[in-house]
Amino acid sequence: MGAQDTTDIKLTAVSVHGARLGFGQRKLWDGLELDIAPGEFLAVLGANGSGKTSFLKVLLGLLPLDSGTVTIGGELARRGHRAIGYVPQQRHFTEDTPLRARDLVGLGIDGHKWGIRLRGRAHRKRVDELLGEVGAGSYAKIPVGMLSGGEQQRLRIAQALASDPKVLLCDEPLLSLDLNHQKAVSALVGKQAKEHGTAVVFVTHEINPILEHVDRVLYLAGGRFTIGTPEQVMTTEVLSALYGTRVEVLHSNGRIVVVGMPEAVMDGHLEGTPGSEEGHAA
Ligand SMILES: Nc1ncnc2c1ncn2[C@@H]1O[C@H](COP(=O)(O)OP(=O)(O)OP(=O)(O)O)[C@@H](O)[C@H]1O
Repeated sequence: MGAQDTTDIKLTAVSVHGARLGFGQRKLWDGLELDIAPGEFLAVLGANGSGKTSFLKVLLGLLPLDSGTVTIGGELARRGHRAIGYVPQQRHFTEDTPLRARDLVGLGIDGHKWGIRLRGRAHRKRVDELLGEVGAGSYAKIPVGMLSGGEQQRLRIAQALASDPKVLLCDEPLLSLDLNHQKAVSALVGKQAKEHGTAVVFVTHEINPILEHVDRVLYLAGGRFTIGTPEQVMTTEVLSALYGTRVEVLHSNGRIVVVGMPEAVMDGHLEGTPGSEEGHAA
């Protein structure tokens, strides 16, 4: 991590202790223990409905745990925590949304957590930098509702980074991005973690685009979880044990492909065929 000020997050950026969450009879996880360090990049993986978004909602203070605690920078998780930047699961802006691309990014700066407002030229410069980092400079003045899903998504990422957050929560931010922009955005988020000491929690169905940036994986499946480095978690033995059935984890040209996940968790976003360029979400 970089040499930035982390005095308000001394030991951990995010701490989850003794956490249990379920809905009705359905348990998403129990006994979850996890400390995320400043600068650490955590990928949250798992099939549809395994509880990835719910995990983010708990960190955001939007969903109470059944038991256990979550702290962000030493304070109990709560709505609107100033240390958090958030890239929500994609929703399209309607065509009549009265914001240009640069206005949207500027909102991330204007809602600045430290109460220091950038004005005039400094504000414009910072917006331009952020637009440039996500490759959105060419459509800075276009109303957001006129942009494609991927173009809008890059703006949301720029907006979330605008406040230089201590904790960045991303809910499938690579959806609808082409391969080049997946790489660019992954690198940008990875850089934010390593150079700014931002703790990143990155929900995704596809680990490959972010693999080089990931420090640890939280893998959720069927009410259970496992945590470790990608090398520890993404193995045939570990995932077979987690799913309770045999799955194969193949490593090919630096990519991880998971084959044979149970039918019940093969719906939704898990596209492509095993071994294809898309691969299967790990
Ligand atoms: N407020 C709620 N009330 C009842 N059930 C809920 C609630 N929120 C989530 N669930 C259920 O909890 C499970 C986990 O949902 P969640 O959205 O966290 O999954 P996910 O892993 O993010 O899925 P996906 O990959 O499809 O986005 C789902 O079965 C969902 O229906």
